Amino acid sequence: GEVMATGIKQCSSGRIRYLTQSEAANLDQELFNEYKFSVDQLMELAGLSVATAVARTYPPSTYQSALIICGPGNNGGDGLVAARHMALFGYTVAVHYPKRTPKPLYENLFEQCKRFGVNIVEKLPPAQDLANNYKILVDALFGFSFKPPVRDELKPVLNTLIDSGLPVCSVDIPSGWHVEKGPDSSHALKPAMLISLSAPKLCARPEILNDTKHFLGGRFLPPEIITKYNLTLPNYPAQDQVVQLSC
Ligand SMILES: NC(=O)C1=CN([C@@H]2O[C@H](COP(=O)(O)OP(=O)(O)OC[C@H]3O[C@@H](n4cnc5c(N)ncnc54)[C@H](O)[C@@H]3O)[C@@H](O)[C@H]2O)[C@H](O)CC1
Ligand SMILES: [K+]
Repeated sequence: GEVMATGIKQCSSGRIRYLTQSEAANLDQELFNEYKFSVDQLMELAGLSVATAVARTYPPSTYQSALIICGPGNNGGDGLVAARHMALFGYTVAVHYPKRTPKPLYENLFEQCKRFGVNIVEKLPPAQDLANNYKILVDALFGFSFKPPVRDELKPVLNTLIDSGLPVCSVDIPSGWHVEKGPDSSHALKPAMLISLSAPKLCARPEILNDTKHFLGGRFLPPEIITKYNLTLPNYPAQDQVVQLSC
């Protein structure tokens, strides 16, 4: 790893183990079933990590206005949590949440967003107009359960993310990517930043990410999981919620 002279920014890039799609799903289930976490608990930490990594790289002083695009599953839930924390961090936050799964967890997170002053965008403007209103996008559309190709109903939303020209911060998986193989076509999302949660998945290998900034967040793995899955994770500095993997 590399430690910059200032000591403020630490960057790890040692040998990392990348999870397959089924390993990511199994690990997730073990946290709930064996380790007795609730989804709400892990989602809060995941979303806080996302907001932290975004603010570190794209601070609200420069990137005042943020749009978070939330999908129907837990990746979208992470986005709703991140939206609330970004509002607390001083961003002007908007959320586009086109496919609202009727579960109390998501309904409550969505209500909390509204109470924290997050603007709800019902109709997404055309991609080329987004830069008039926003400086930064957060992609919380699909996570590790996604299987390409994207179905028609959310295709326009994904295309808007791809075509906006704004820097996109992807939560856990760049939306539309195969979880193990990465981009599946030439018209794929190219995020400026990726925040892997708990452990990076195979699509986050450096040879696929290239110059995309890469953070790890979701600092909640119990030691026995790290051993069982042979995880080689970078050390989080001090009390931080995130660690940067590539600079
Ligand atoms: N252990 C952890 O690290 C934790 C991670 N978290 C986050 O949870 C997501 C995974 O969430 P999950 O609910 O399993 O699935 P997704 O959000 O990835 O998506 C499911 C959602 O998407 C739909 N879908 C799937 N494929 C397609 C397609 N081709 N076209 C259209 N729609 C599709 C599907 O129907 C579902 O509705 C992980 O990545 C993290 O972000 C947890 O927050 C905490 C623990
Ligand atoms: K995503």
